[in-house]
Amino acid sequence: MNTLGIYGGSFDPVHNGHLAFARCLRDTFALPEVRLIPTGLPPHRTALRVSPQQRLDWVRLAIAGEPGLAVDDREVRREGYSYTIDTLTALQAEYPETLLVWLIGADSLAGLAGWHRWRELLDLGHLVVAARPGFAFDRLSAEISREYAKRLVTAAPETLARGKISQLPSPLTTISSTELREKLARGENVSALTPIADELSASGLYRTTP
Ligand SMILES: Nc1ncnc2c1ncn2[C@@H]1O[C@H](COP(=O)(O)OP(=O)(O)OP(=O)(O)O)[C@@H](O)[C@H]1O
Ligand SMILES: O=C(O)c1ccc[n+]([C@@H]2O[C@H](COP(=O)([O-])O)[C@@H](O)[C@H]2O)c1
Repeated sequence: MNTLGIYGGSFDPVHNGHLAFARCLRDTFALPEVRLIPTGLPPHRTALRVSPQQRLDWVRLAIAGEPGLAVDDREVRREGYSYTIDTLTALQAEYPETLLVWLIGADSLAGLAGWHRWRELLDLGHLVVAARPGFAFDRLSAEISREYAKRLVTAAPETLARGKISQLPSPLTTISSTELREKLARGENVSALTPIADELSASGLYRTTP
């Protein structure tokens, strides 16, 4: 079975947590490739201050030389909102024989019922969820909780299947882009949080308080 890992995010900016999740997704499911897909126009947030192209360039730089990690610019190029249903549908049409293995954090899972055509999303590929401090799997809304329990399988290459959900066996991390933006706004050194600390500081783009 052909497989492709998909990891969408604002990446505003990319941090070590994102990279750790992408590597963990690749390694846990023996995926030949995990594509990081920066959001163009997010449907669920106010417009991001840093342009889609800039966030994409930083993701590309952050994964340079990493085997099996790649960047995909389709949401950056798309007009209008970056709905995940459109991205997964387009990828499935492009790779009809491939199982899409897509990753979100537990905070995203908690809000999934607000996503465009979210029920269809669950049947498009195998969803993998990374646990996040503050987002407990036993406190999801009833409808998400039902789908989660019904579809849950152990995270392993042999359990991969359309319509299933797994939890990523990654360590909990509190790191967020919000923390990174706040530190950059104060002019603090962020080299412990991201591999692109020098580029972020030099850009001055997060220098004022968001
Ligand atoms: N520390 C983390 N633990 C688990 N999931 C995470 C973590 N950081 C990001 N993610 C997940 O990665 C995806 C992309 O995240 P995003 O680019 O919005 O980063 P973020 O750190 O959540 O940003 P922000 O602080 O701006 O909300 C989301 O599904 C999010 O849940
Ligand atoms: O399709 C939707 O309706 C939708 C709603 C909220 C979030 N998403 C996607 O979820 C991913 C994580 O979002 P975020 O805001 O946590 O970076 C990113 O790829 C978004 O485009 C998608």
